Amino acid sequence: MIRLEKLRFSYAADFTLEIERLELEQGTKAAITGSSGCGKTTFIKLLAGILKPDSGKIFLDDLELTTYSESELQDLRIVKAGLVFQEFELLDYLTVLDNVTLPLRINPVLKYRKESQHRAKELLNSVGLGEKYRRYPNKLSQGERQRVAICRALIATPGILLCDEPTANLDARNRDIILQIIFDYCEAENATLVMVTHDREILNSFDREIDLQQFNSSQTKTSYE
Ligand SMILES: Nc1ncnc2c1ncn2[C@@H]1O[C@H](COP(=O)(O)OP(=O)(O)OP(=O)(O)O)[C@@H](O)[C@H]1O
Repeated sequence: MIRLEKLRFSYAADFTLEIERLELEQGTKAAITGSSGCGKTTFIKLLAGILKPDSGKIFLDDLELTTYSESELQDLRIVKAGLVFQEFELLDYLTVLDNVTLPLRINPVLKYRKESQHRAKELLNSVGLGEKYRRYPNKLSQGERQRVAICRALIATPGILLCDEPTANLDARNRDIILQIIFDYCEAENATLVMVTHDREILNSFDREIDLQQFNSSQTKTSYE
């Protein structure tokens, strides 16, 4: 479950996001849309605790993000919410397997155990990369790198998946593969999905579209789409 109450965030006078109330029940798949610059990435970063609102509250289940310190948040959000961005942000000096298990190694709330490797390999198998776990990311294709990034986001079985245009750099075939993986996970785990997308072709796969333009109370609204 995700709930926003009286949320207000601005970078400067020319950009303000204001959301009186927004609730997504567990298992909802929401597409975040709106014209360029209306605040979609900002919205994802607020939900991920990467940005702090100027005022208001953000609940991820029982976790109220604004009550936690920066370091507590870093620990907690990996457990609650998996993040997938358009840039895959994999570490090229770690193998695919080590990239996937990295959140478990660096996060004190999570435990890295022997079974963790098994879980990572299972995930990699499920996205068709079972044979490539010893490779380094720079030896993979774009689509494969994004699949590794998704496995890393799913390693702690988060109940919420936050995705910022995860298919933006991919061709149609890879786009469909990635979307299938994300949707299958959310179905299997009843996870809540929040995905920024510009791709209107895929909107009917979601339960809900949230056009962020309606919450953008900036003085100068941008519209490039
Ligand atoms: N760090 C920052 N400091 C100041 N302004 C910022 C910062 N990051 C983004 N902005 C501004 O805030 C607004 C919202 O940015 P954001 O990246 O959330 O938009 P978006 O809807 O994701 O855009 P796009 O569809 O083009 O990716 C934009 O006007 C942008 O210029």
